[in-house]
Amino acid sequence: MAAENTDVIPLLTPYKMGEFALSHRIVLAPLTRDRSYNNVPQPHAAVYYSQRATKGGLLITEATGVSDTAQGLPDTPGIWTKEHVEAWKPIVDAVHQKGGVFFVQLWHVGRVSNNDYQPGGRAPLSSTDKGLTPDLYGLNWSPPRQLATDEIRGIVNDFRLAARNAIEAGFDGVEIHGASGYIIEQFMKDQVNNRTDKYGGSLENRCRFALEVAEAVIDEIGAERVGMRLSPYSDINEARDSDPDGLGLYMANALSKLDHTST
Ligand SMILES: Cc1cc2nc3c(=O)[nH]c(=O)nc-3n(C[C@H](O)[C@H](O)[C@H](O)COP(=O)(O)O)c2cc1C
Repeated sequence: MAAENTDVIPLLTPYKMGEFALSHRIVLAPLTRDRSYNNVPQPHAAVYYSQRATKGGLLITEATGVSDTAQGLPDTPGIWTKEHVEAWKPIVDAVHQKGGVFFVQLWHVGRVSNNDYQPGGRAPLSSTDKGLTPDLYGLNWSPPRQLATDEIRGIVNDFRLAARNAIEAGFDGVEIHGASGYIIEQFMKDQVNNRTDKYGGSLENRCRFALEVAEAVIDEIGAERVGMRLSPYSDINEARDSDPDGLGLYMANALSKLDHTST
């Protein structure tokens, strides 16, 4: 029997992620922390993230709101105002000083929210007007308002502007949060999306919003700086699909094609 090679620990071997030469494969997963008071990232985040940074290691920030309608929890960070961008800069610098590669996760919660977190106390926005089960996870959710077809481009544009801000703040790239039952999944998954326009019904229609977001962000900052998190098999936040294999494959193929559209 051949002796096992114990010299190489695969997690500690380099990985070429597009143009980023990572020196190992251990990534900081996005982790919501609720410590960005009034949606402004705080100086202590520079300590938190730089403690987790290594030379050539990839870090992804906690989910970060793309607009004032994107929030569903208290004190999660944003990246839609100048103040947010300025607050992120020293945090990004601290990670870069340690040699880390730093992506910000771009987030819109859609219906996973409450009027208290929405501008003017209005209803959360979603693909649907079907709400979450009122006391799901012991929290208080408000009924959402279904976006009109011509409002959807405004949310797509929020992701684009957030990506622009991310680059201004110094981030190396962005991860679009397309997982865990938030707005992108509220469009993608057939047990949530009950639209009858071009954003609902067929698989292609349900994925249209996700792909428009990806295209806009790629157009803004280049494909090599953009990823999307997907969770077709998850039913967190009551977002379930009857054919997760089909959904996951469709999205993976469609996103791969977008990889080559940017210059
Ligand atoms: C407290 C907490 C906060 C989280 N916040 C986010 C988040 O902001 N964005 C995200 O995509 N996933 C988030 N997750 C999911 C984690 O990134 C990760 O997928 C999960 O902890 C499972 O880890 P595993 O895949 O290593 O088992 C969160 C998980 C926890 C426990």
